[in-house]
Amino acid sequence: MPYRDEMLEAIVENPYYCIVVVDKDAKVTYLSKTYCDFLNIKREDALGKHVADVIENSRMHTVVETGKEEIASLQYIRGNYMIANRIPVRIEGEVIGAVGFVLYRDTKEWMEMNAHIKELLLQLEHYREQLKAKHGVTYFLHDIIGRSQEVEYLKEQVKKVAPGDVSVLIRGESGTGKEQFAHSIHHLSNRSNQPFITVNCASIPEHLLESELFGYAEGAFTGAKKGGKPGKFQLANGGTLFLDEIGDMPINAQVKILRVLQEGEVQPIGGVETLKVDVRIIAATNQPLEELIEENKFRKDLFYRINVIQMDIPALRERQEDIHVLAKYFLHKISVRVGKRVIDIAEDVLNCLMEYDWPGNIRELENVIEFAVHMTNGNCIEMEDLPAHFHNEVGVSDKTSSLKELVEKTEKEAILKALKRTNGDKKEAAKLLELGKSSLYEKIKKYRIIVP
Ligand SMILES: Nc1ncnc2c1ncn2[C@@H]1O[C@H](COP(=O)(O)OP(=O)(O)OP(=O)(O)O)[C@@H](O)[C@H]1O
Repeated sequence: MPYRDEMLEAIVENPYYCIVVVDKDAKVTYLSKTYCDFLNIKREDALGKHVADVIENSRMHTVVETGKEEIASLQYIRGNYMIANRIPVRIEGEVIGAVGFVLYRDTKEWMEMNAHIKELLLQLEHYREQLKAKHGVTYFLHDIIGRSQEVEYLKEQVKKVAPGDVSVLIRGESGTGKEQFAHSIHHLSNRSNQPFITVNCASIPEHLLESELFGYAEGAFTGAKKGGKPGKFQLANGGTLFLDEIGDMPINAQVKILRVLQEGEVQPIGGVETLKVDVRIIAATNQPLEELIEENKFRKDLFYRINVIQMDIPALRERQEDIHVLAKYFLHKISVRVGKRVIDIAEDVLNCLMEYDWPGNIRELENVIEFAVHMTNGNCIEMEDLPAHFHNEVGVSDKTSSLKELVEKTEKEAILKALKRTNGDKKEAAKLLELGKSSLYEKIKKYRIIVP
């Protein structure tokens, strides 16, 4: 046998890969020995047969029909999921057949092959979790992705304001990354080895907010825990208290917070003693606080107290240069997490993402990429992998005001459906929609949805 043929045979007849070749009618023209052994079939019995009659759940015929490759696709075979690549073979542009490789004969083999990477990822996750459990911090400055001037400027601002104890008010629409910036400020501050405590002022019922913030003494009310309970101010002592959605804070609680900030001490509900606390405040809102002040819904004195430094996070639609990098960043992060090899985003998909309005900002972009990674059969995200509202029929690429209306309508319908499915349980509905609880509350308010 000539050297080249011997070489080719050694490559395809290796004991690690199972290889199948089909012609344009999806009839098997070649099946490697390893594959024959794996399927427990004689090669001469397989040749010339339709691939679907030889290999369980094969999709080789689909690849011949569509001419589209399928990379790292899961295939259930002989009681196991194996991982396969299927690639169409073309001559002068015409599909004349396809070749399929089984990369791993079962997911266990794949797991073993990936064990060293998985081990590192697990270790990383473990240390992050430890850090989070200790100080409540999950994001650092280098986790803030973006190459727009706006993001560069904000990162510089974080570096400048972080070291002092000055209060920061972060403003921006839902999902723009306010919490992520707050974490980064804490991490770069002198308080970074002290706790970072978050209070979502919109999601805590008004009657519980004060005990959440200031704690309560033993016997303060019926049902109070033995020994009392520390409030978020005490828990954040020495560190940072992040007051998210501060615009939703009831006016009574605002008065009390202001007092704590001015006097540096809290009095737990039902308690007689006051406790010294030293906290740095970072607050966030997407509400027009100035208007709330006019309407007497927000205290002017508290506004001045928290608004020493203001950071405005622009909406994603106002910094389109970030869309590409963020999309690719999420693609990598999500495909590693779900164990699917999706490495690229088609040009028309990127253009479509650029045209879109992103009412849910970066959180929505992350969800869209997650959806697409799960939907795709190949190693590149294509238009058909995007959620339905991105397809051209709904006019995603013409930037008209009707697009906004359409998105809002779809969003409202999705929320109504989720609330119906969860019998009005907002927490469960937020999970179902992969939305932050506070964003769901906001949208319920925005669309005036009556929760069933
Ligand atoms: N610049 C960024 N780079 C990478 N990920 C980002 C960035 N900005 C936001 N994210 C991600 O987007 C999601 C939403 O961010 P975050 O919760 O900080 O937004 P938010 O403005 O606080 O939202 P909300 O007002 O609804 O609470 C998070 O998963 C966060 O990790």
